[in-house]
Amino acid sequence: MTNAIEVHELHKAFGDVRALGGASLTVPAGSVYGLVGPNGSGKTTLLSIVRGVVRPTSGEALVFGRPPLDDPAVKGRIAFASGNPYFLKPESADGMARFYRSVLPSFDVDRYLELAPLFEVDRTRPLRKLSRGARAKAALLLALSCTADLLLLDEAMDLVDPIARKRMWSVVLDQVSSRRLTVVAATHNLRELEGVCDHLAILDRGVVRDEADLNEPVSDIVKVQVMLPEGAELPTGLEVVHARPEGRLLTLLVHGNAGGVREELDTVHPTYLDIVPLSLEERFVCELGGDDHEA
Ligand SMILES: Nc1ncnc2c1ncn2[C@@H]1O[C@H](COP(=O)(O)OP(=O)(O)OP(=O)(O)O)[C@@H](O)[C@H]1O
Repeated sequence: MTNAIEVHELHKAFGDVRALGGASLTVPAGSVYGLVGPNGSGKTTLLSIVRGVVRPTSGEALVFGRPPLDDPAVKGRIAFASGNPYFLKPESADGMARFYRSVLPSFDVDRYLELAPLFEVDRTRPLRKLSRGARAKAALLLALSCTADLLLLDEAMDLVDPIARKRMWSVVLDQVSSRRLTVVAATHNLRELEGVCDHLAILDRGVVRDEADLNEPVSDIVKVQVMLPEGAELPTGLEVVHARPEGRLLTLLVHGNAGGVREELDTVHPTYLDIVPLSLEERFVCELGGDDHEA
């Protein structure tokens, strides 16, 4: 698989503030890559370097094999949407669409008109008079109307209500599968990415702590839902990492493989037993060493 982004040992200092301290990551082409980190961890800075609008202090960022800085051809393959978007002052979404059409060869007016109803944005009112959520939706609509190969989302949906967010993600994922768009979505809230990303990285104080390919099963951790007969106890040999009771149903994260865990639990004759996939948060905690159930 070719890579859409390769970032090696990226450092960026703003005066004496260290925004990035040697961040490295690899985003495979056609993937949906979640970049999770707390406020100030360097997400915006990293995306700005990848977009080619900020020069790193040292290190390298390659987009489709080329450094994006000062390269209009590479920049033309990148679309960007942020939760705090910048628009030309008096413009409406239609006005911004006209502007982008005049400066960006990749801007597709037909796609803009086709997608606009799904985003439910008032296309004719000045964007500065819309709510912050509506402005974020407009930014994403405009970004998705570019026939870019890489879409960078900087907390782009954090202010959007859950129903609209689901609809917008389905438009994004449609483009991922229909034309192999690559997406990098940065957020401080892991829950924003549940069910959408196939790769996940944690950015911590300017360093990528770890990257996980979510297509790969988690080695050595099994999630199991089990109901025990009245009075029965879990087998003592079971290495439980985390247990959550809901009534009589126990959801467990257990060390081991599915076959071994099932065999062990069968010894206490459960009335219900199912091996289920781990949620994104559980993978974050087990695989990437997250401290809590939120980044
Ligand atoms: N232009 C700038 N000048 C000075 N410091 C900056 C600048 N841009 C970013 N920083 C600093 O770099 C660090 C990383 O900021 P950045 O915006 O990249 O983090 P972030 O993870 O995107 O944060 P948030 O989730 O709050 O948006 C912060 O300490 C920030 O104050």
